[in-house]
Amino acid sequence: MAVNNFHGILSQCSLMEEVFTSISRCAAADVPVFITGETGTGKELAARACHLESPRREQPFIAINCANLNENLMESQLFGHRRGAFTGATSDHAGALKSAGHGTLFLDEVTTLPMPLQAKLLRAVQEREFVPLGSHTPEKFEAQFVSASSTSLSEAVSRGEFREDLYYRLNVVMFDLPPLRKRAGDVEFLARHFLRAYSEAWNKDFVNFDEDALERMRDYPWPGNVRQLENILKGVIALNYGPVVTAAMLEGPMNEAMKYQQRPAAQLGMGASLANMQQRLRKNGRRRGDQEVQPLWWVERETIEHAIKLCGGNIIKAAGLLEVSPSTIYRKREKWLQQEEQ
Ligand SMILES: Nc1ncnc2c1ncn2[C@@H]1O[C@H](COP(=O)(O)OP(=O)(O)OP(=O)(O)O)[C@@H](O)[C@H]1O
Repeated sequence: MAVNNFHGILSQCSLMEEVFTSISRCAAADVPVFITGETGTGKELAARACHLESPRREQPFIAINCANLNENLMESQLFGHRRGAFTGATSDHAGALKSAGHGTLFLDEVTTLPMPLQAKLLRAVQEREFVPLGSHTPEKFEAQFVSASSTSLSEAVSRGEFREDLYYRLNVVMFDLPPLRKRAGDVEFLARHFLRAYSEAWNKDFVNFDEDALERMRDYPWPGNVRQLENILKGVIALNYGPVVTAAMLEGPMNEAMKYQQRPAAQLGMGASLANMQQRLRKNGRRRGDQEVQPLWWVERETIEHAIKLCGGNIIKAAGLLEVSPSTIYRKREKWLQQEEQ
């Protein structure tokens, strides 16, 4: 099978080759592109590839993660603001639509965009103009949209969380990046690439994997996809001495990641375990007079789990609502899991 390096996306799998061909084919048409795929499958790399294949390649590529900020900050990030638009707006800010110029604007996790901003984005896509915060004058907008989501856009539309009209505007052409476990040969191919790259960069002496390590990697489901493979190997290379990666070196980090995958979201800190915690709390009787006081960690946990439930188990979206990063939620849940296991 041919080995491909498509603008930094490495693969020798025919499924990925098809994606590369489609990206190149539609590049000249210059239409809005939507990229789906599990976390870590390379959606941002694919978005950059769309840009680099297009006639806009010499122009800016601006990436915005819609899940990272609250509504006001996101509005300012996207559309910019005028000086004095809100407290702390001490100078004009251009915003992504303007900064993208005649280039590409990449909207990652676009399904998490709050409804009012979806309406403003729709106008930008339809009318090719937008109004910065604190301004009344529409400004022209020339860049092309590439959007992405690790959750289903059509499901977000059916749940009423994403505007159907915006869906059709952003999703003129769609690419689905297959998960790593479905890319024949890619686990070993990418593993060898990362081993070589980080060994060289960090002056380590790793040159190969033993058979057990290769088998373990082939059998593993890679829930975090290429990002997870890269991170696990980075950790292994940093912590160990070569020349060969053994299965024992991989075991710890692989098991750690699976602890989460094997427990459904509802079970992590919810359901039975949450009820147990509640019982323990009641038994401990945290009362003052006739008033019950809940510990701060408990309130925080309930708030986080409530947000995750509201977002149908989507941590990225919940993190957006809570105005924290998804990794903060993962870290806290890991701690609760450990507490429960004690
Ligand atoms: N095929 C690939 N070849 C080389 N590196 C890759 C490949 N796919 C992903 N990566 C690397 O994996 C990491 C994650 O990639 P990227 O951010 O593009 O994924 P993503 O799908 O956008 O993730 P998320 O959904 O979490 O935003 C990056 O470090 C990227 O360089």
